[in-house]
This record gives sequence, C-alpha cells and structure tokens, in this order.
Amino acid sequence: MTTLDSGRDVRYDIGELGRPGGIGIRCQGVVHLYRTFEGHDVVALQGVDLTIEPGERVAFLGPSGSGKSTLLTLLGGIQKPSAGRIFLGNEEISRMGERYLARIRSRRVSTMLQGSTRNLLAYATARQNIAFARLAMTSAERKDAVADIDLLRVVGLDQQIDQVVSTMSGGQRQRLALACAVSTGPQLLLADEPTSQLSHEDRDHVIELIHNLGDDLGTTIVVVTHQPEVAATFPRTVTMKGGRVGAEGRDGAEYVVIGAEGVVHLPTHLAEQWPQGTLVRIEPEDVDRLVVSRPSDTPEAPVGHPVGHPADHAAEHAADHSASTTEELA
Ligand SMILES: Nc1ncnc2c1ncn2[C@@H]1O[C@H](COP(=O)(O)OP(=O)(O)OP(=O)(O)O)[C@@H](O)[C@H]1O
Repeated sequence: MTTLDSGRDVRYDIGELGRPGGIGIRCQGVVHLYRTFEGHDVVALQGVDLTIEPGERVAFLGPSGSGKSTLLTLLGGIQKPSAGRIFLGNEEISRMGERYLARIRSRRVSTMLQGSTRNLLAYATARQNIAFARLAMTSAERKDAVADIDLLRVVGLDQQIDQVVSTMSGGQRQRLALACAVSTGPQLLLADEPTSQLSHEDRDHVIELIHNLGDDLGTTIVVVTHQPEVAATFPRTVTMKGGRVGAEGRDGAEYVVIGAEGVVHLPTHLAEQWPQGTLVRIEPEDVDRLVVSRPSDTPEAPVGHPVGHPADHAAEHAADHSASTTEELA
C-alpha cells in the first residue's frame, strides 16, 4: 500500500481510511430543469450521456452556466434529474427513495460543494466537523475508522484539531473540507471547484491530496474546475457545453463527442470561425474519417442570422476565399 503524502514531512497510510475501490457512474439522457421564482423553467442539462469507470479521475470543464455544478449535484444524489437515468455501480440513484439516497450520500459518495464554508460548520472545531461528517456511520464503523488526529495529519492540520473553522485560512478550510469528505471512506469523491480562491501553494496541496486518495484507495474522483493547471493533472477531462457533454480530453488529446441525434459541438476556435447557421458539407473520406467543408458557393449570409450579426462578417470573410475552408474530423 502506498501512502498519502501530506505534501510536507508527514506521511500517513491512507489505506486505513476505509473500503478501497471506486464506483462507476453511468448517465443516460440526463435532463435537469430548474423552476425559477417567476415560474420559468431553466434547462440546465439537456441530455447528458456519460460513463465514468470505477477509479477514474475526471475534471469537468466548461463555461459558466454550462451545467457542471448541476451534474455534480445529481451524481452526488443531492438533486434528482428531471428525466434520464443515473447509475452508481449497479444502483440507479435517479429513482431511489430519499432514505436510500441519504445513506448513499453519507457513506459511499462525498460531495464538496463550491466554497469551503458550505461544507463545514463555521463555529465548530476541526475535530467536531469530522465527527459531524461521520454522524451516519454505525458505532462499529466509527470504531474501525481512522482517528481524527491521523486524518488531520494527512491534510496537514493536526495542529489545528481544536481550532474553530471561522479562524482558519481559506487553504486550511479547504483541506479540512477534504478531510471531512474522505472521513467516511467514500467510493466516489465529487468536488466543485475545490481550489478556487486558494494560493498556488494551497491549490497544489489540495490537488495532490485528492490524487493521492485516488492512488491509494482507487476512489473515483470528479472535480469541477476553471483552472487549466488543475485540469492538466487529470487523465480525463469532460467539457460541458450548453447542458451537454461537448468535448472530452484523454491524456492531453482533445475529442469532440457526438451527442444525441448526431449533434457535434465544434471546438471553440472553430465555432467562432464557423458561427451558428453556417452551411457545411460533411462527406465520408473513409470509415474513420469525415471531411467537413464550407464550400465557396455557400450562400453569403448564414441562415437565420440578422444583418449585423458577427456571422455576417464571417460570411464576408468566407466569400473572399476562392477555395473551400476544410476541417477534417478523424
Ligand atoms: N437554483 C437554480 N435556479 C434556477 N436556475 C439555476 C439554478 N442553479 C443553476 N441554474 C441555472 O442552470 C444552468 C446551469 O448552472 P450550473 O451552475 O450547473 O452551471 P456551471 O457550469 O456549474 O456554472 P459555473 O461555472 O458558473 O458554476 C445555468 O443557466 C444556471 O443559471
């Protein structure tokens, strides 16, 4: 068993934290709507298909409002999808009753919400916060669990065991939130922007701790982040666009994902070049290669855009080209 390195001079065997092994996730056509106070529906997710293998580590990326946080709360059983199905392992959490969901949330899945204070009791000490996180464990499970002081040592907070959260720095709070999240030995860790507003040193420390958890226990880990440096440490990235999975990255290579009904999101730099409404041709070159082209005989104004839309400028620009602009999808 390898050990978790607190990033400083203390090493601790995280294998004692609980059941090793991660859990897989499967989302099928997941849709989520929010009803606003005014009675309007906001479509946050519109058909998410996604599989995450047990023990995988994935970073969710994407612009603000693309549905990352919503998807995370659905995976954590905090909200239920409006439609579609979500499985954790063989269990369908999208149809589970609240009593079972509460058990899943307290033992098998830990969710760190955005902002460390939302995960902690501000006027309680580090030790009391861990005790609170473990409330749903049975007394036998608690007896077997790693001692608070050892858990805090892992995250470099053993000196702060009796310190009240409200007097801690941002980095200390985030590390305590992580300690609380792993205190029950979860099979899935979900963390929404766990490193935002941290110094570079604290950011690196938190990310190192998260990866060590995966290395040592095989925990499945999903992190939402806007920080490229953080995303680069994950072997897989999933980029949300408009409530769908728009692109995926694996070991540094970028892919677009063909969605329901054959929908493909263009990479951002091409979406600017070929705006909505642009007419393109798609022709198979061979079984593994399609050629997408905007022929020079494309109508001047892209369909469906008013005069003055940036698309008009793109169309003018396109008209200057004598040859067609071609992008190959391999
Ligand atoms: N409680 C809510 N009530 C109404 N609409 C909501 C609610 N929460 C989120 N939304 C809307 O759902 C959509 C997706 O939001 P979500 O927070 O999941 O996106 P995000 O990608 O996590 O954004 P960010 O990066 O800014 O956190 C957005 O249009 C957002 O305004």
